[in-house]
Amino acid sequence: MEARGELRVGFVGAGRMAHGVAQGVVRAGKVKAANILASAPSDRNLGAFQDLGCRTTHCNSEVLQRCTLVFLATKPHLLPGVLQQIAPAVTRDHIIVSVAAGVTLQTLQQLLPAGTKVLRVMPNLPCVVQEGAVVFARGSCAGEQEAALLKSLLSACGLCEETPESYIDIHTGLSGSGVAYVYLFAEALAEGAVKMGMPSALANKIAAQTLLGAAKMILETGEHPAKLRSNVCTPGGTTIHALHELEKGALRATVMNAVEAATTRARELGER
Ligand SMILES: NC(=O)C1=CN([C@@H]2O[C@H](COP(=O)(O)OP(=O)(O)OC[C@H]3O[C@@H](n4cnc5c(N)ncnc54)[C@H](O)[C@@H]3O)[C@@H](O)[C@H]2O)C=CC1
Ligand SMILES: O=C(O)[C@@H]1CCC=N1
Repeated sequence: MEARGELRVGFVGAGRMAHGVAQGVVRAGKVKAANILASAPSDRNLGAFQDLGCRTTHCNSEVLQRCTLVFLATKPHLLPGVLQQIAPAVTRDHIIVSVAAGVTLQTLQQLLPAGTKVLRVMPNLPCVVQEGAVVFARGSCAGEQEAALLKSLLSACGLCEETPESYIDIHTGLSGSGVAYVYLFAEALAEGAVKMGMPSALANKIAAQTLLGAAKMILETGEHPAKLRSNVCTPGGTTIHALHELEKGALRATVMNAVEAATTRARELGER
């Protein structure tokens, strides 16, 4: 394998998630942009990689020929076809990392040559701003060295933990998809303020800062969110009146259902 500075990293599939990971590792200086090669069938997404200083191609196999560590970042339903296409170019020197929701290590290993070092990752879109939450699991031929390399790279994108594979679909429901629930909540918070008379731009900025501050307090205090929530509630005050409305709307049960639905869907994608 190349020295860390010279590691050549490939992306087969050059969409939002691939670009997010590429941006995270380049910004952190983990990989030189010139040592990244991304492929996609059309130019539609490749411009964003070129803007980052990365090289691009329309040929997936070229990524395998030129790069040691290769992220597979197409939509999950396209991945089996892509795996069959690239399999002849995959060697035992490659480290193949799938980010596709639901696609299991078993499927990846079945469709690649025996002995291939395979890892399965579930990132989320805030990797773009290096505040991602990423978990990964390794296949039977990927060892400590490959896990350490991947963790070192992806730590540039935010929190990165190795977990049992069974947690990956749950992480998809919690965090991969969860980012969208948080945006929905941010939008609703701001809309409430707009309804009460605040200009939209200011309301959106304050909603985002409120989420950021609340999240930072959970991480920095280590307190359970229920304790932090109770600290905000003055008896007979504003917050408890608002929380009563959220409970009437079954916010907590609805969010739990959302995590369950996304996790179940990730598991279904894996069964295809
Ligand atoms: N968007 C997100 O928040 C997250 C996405 N993921 C996973 O990342 C993967 C990609 O998702 P997005 O980036 O959102 O999708 P996207 O649609 O933005 O990107 C998909 C890319 O694959 C390319 N592509 C299509 N057919 C191809 C082929 N035959 N060979 C090579 N490239 C091909 C497309 O041109 C595009 O560049 C999915 O498997 C998804 O499950 C995982 C976590 C979060
Ligand atoms: O919606 C999806 O399927 C992908 C996986 C997690 C986030 N986006």
